[in-house]
Amino acid sequence: MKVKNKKNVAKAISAIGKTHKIKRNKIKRLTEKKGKKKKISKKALIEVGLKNEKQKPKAKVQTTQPIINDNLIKLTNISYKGAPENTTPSLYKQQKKVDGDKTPTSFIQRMKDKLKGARFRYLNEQFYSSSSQEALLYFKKEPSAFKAYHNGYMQQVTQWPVKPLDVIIRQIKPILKKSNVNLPVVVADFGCGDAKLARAFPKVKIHSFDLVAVNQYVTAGDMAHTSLANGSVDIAVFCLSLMGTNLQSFIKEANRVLKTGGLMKIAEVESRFDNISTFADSLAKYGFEKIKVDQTIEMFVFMDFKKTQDISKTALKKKLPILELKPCIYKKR
Ligand SMILES: C[S@@+](CC[C@H](N)C(=O)[O-])C[C@H]1O[C@@H](n2cnc3c(N)ncnc32)[C@H](O)[C@@H]1O
Repeated sequence: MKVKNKKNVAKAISAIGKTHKIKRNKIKRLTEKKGKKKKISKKALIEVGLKNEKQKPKAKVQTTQPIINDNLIKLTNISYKGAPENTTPSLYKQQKKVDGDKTPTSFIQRMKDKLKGARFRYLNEQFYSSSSQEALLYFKKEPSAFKAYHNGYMQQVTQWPVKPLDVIIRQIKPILKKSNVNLPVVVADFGCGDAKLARAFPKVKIHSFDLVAVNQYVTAGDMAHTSLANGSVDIAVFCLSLMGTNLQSFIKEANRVLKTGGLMKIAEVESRFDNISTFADSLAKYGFEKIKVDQTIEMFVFMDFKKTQDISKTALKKKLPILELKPCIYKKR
């Protein structure tokens, strides 16, 4: 403060005096508390201005790293999809990396995944509780729903240590390798998904059926009624595809298209059966002799049957046993 005249000097001295008086009182209070002499803390001394606060060492020259904190990332990453214009590539890299777990972007992604999962589980349940005609009508009207189901299923499969279709591919590989122009082996893949089987053996005649064609290998339609000729198929495959409530119509169709002596392979989720033997035995009435029931792979059951009888003529006359399987429910993850 610049002191211009005597009056001002007097005022200034009195002001300083007052300040000192306040400080003295404060120290007195600090020292006389509870009648004990207390060591005055450094903080208190700094507070009353009797000690200077030590200058904190100057922060080191900062690199780009400490600039990035969680809040900043949240603020900067909410809307941008690429690197902001004024951001250096290395900083952008770091932001993306730190971004990893808990930014709004990944939260949104997680929510999207959850919704996708819920939609898949819903469609899957509908599949098991409707007839194939109903499912076909529904997916014709809502192709995006089929895509959602199919993608959801593919996502599930990636989490399985053993993929049933791979097991079947391995099992029939030796037969399919023998297929040639003179003696072609014909396969029908009922409920083929993305026709992995046909893609694995491009030289073999493999008919791939599914409700919706996700690629050019697939023939769209209800596998209960295919366009295949009677007795034209050597191997019929049902890999996790006995889904509709009318599953006996699929077995009847397999019986119609298979040659006598032809092979029917079924892979299913074990928990769908009340009694696996009863199910396998009841297929005898559908013209199939049980060859093998394999439960060595966890979660799944693999069954082989041989067509011994053509039931197309007798099916209407004979009462066929009802075939029932429980729905396969995928757990929420
Ligand atoms: C669980 S996925 C299995 C796909 C493939 N078999 C695999 O193992 O990767 C079952 C498939 O059977 C199909 N499917 C179920 N019922 C069908 C029907 N009546 N006609 C044609 N395809 C059907 C579904 O659309 C689905 O793609």
